[in-house]
Amino acid sequence: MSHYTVAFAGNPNTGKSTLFNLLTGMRQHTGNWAGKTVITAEGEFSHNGHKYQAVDLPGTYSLYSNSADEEAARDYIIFEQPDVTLVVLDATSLERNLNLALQVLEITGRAVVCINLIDEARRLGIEINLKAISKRLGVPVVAISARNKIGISALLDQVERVATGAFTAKPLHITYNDEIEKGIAQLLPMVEQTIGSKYPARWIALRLLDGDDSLLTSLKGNIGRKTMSGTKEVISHGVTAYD
Ligand SMILES: Nc1nc2c(ncn2[C@@H]2O[C@H](COP(=O)(O)OP(=O)(O)OP(=O)(O)O)[C@@H](O)[C@H]2O)c(=O)[nH]1
Ligand SMILES: [Mg+2]
Repeated sequence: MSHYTVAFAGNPNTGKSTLFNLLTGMRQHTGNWAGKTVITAEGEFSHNGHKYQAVDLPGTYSLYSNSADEEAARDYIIFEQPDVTLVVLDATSLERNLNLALQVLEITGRAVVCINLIDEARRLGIEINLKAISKRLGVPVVAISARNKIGISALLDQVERVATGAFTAKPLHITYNDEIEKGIAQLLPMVEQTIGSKYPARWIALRLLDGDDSLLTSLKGNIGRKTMSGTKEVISHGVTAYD
């Protein structure tokens, strides 16, 4: 029996813990206020003979370094490298929620986008073109209602396709303005040389250009001081070049 890890990422209050509890039979605290999941919870579920370790990450609006929650979610996705990152979105505020999905896709293509609260969207007359969103994002997109247990089996089928490698992702990558792209192009070889090919070098270069010190600290802690010894130089080079 294969064993995969699935991390649940998403904005606060999008139903991550509700879905996590439904799948794992656990009782992570849920409710309609933000910031309940502060400690990452883990549980297990099976689907089609595959076993999954589910990891419920804290709700975050981004994967920058604005809070301990964002750092925890970011570090988990970058360093633990789950087989699948399940990005749980609120169907009634997709525009805001898709922002996090784009950030996850900059880090990994091993992702499934799960549009939750589809019951609420239907009630409000919101129509969602899943095919169009999936084509644009380059990863599977499934609509569910975790609370009403709608769409769960279809969701798990897509998680399986990504976990087993049956689905080849073409994750959407944002092209930034010329100045930023130039900065990334300069930093990228140095970042790759310093941290190797195991980590999302383009995304890391982008964050370093933005002066993300917390990410640098995490890189040092997780990859080791020795490997990271050249990085400060890389950053000062990048920052000096683009100040
Ligand atoms: N209408 C509806 N409500 C839902 C659905 N799924 C979850 N909810 C509700 O949304 C609220 C938030 O759910 P949680 O599971 O706590 O959300 P979360 O994403 O874990 O929140 P954080 O831990 O703060 O990030 C709860 O009141 C849930 O009952 C759904 O499919 N439909
Ligand atoms: Mg939660």
